[in-house]
Amino acid sequence: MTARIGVITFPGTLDDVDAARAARYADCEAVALWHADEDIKAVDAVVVPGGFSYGDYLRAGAIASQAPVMRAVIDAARGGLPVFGICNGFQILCEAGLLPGALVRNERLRFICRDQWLKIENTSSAWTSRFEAGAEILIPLKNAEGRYVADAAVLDELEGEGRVLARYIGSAVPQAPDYTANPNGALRDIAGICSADGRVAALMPHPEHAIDPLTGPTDDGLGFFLSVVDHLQKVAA
Ligand SMILES: NC(=O)CC[C@H](N)C(=O)O
Repeated sequence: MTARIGVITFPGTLDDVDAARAARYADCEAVALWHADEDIKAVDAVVVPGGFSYGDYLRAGAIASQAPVMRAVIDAARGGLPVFGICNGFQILCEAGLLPGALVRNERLRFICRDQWLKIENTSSAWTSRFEAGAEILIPLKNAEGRYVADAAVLDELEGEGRVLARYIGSAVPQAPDYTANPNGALRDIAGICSADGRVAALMPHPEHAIDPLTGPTDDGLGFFLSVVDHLQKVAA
C-alpha cells in the first residue's frame, strides 16, 4: 500500500513543497490540499506545513485554523487520522484546539534561523516511532513565534503522559554570541508535543528540510515521515 499524505497549502505557506518531497522520500504519495478545500481527498495522513499562512495576521496560525480545509482536518483528526504540524503548522494545530498550549513571540523578540539540536523523548507516537528514545537530531529552526507556552497543569499533564515529543538541547553553532540551548524560551525546553493517542503531533523545527545529506544539515528529519508509514501499515494490518 502506498500511503497518501495530504499536504495543505494556505496563502502564505512556504514549506509545502519540501513537505511533499519528504513524503515522497518516505515512499508516500503526496496529495496537495488547498486551504479552501472542504474535504481532504481520503488521504491517510495530513501534514500542516510551515510558513506564514495569511501573513501571520492576528496571530500566527489563527486565521488558518478557521479555513475550510481545517474543519475537515479537525473532524478527521478526532476520528484518528494522523496529523503532523510543522512550525506554522504547530501554531495552526494549537489555534485549532487539536493540541494544547500556544506558540508566542520568541523570548528575545527576534526571528531565529539556525540548525538546532533536539532530543527525541516520545518514540511511541504515530510520527516518532522510528527514533530511539533519547536520540539527538539536528534539523533547521526558523521562526519568530516559536516559544511554546501552556499553564503548569497542562505542562505537567504533557510530561506525565509522555507527550513531549522533543526538547531543545543546543545550537549547531554554540560559539554564536546569542547562543542558548533553548532558542526561544519555550517552557520546559519543549520543541514538540502530541495528542493523548499520539496521532496528532507537532514540532517547531523543520524535519522536512533535513531529509537528504546532500543538502543537509542531516537526514534526521526523515524519521518522522517513515514513522507514519509504519503506523499506517500497522493500522491496516
Ligand atoms: N517557518 C515557519 O513556519 C514560520 C512560522 C511563523 N510564521 C513564525 O514566524 O513564527
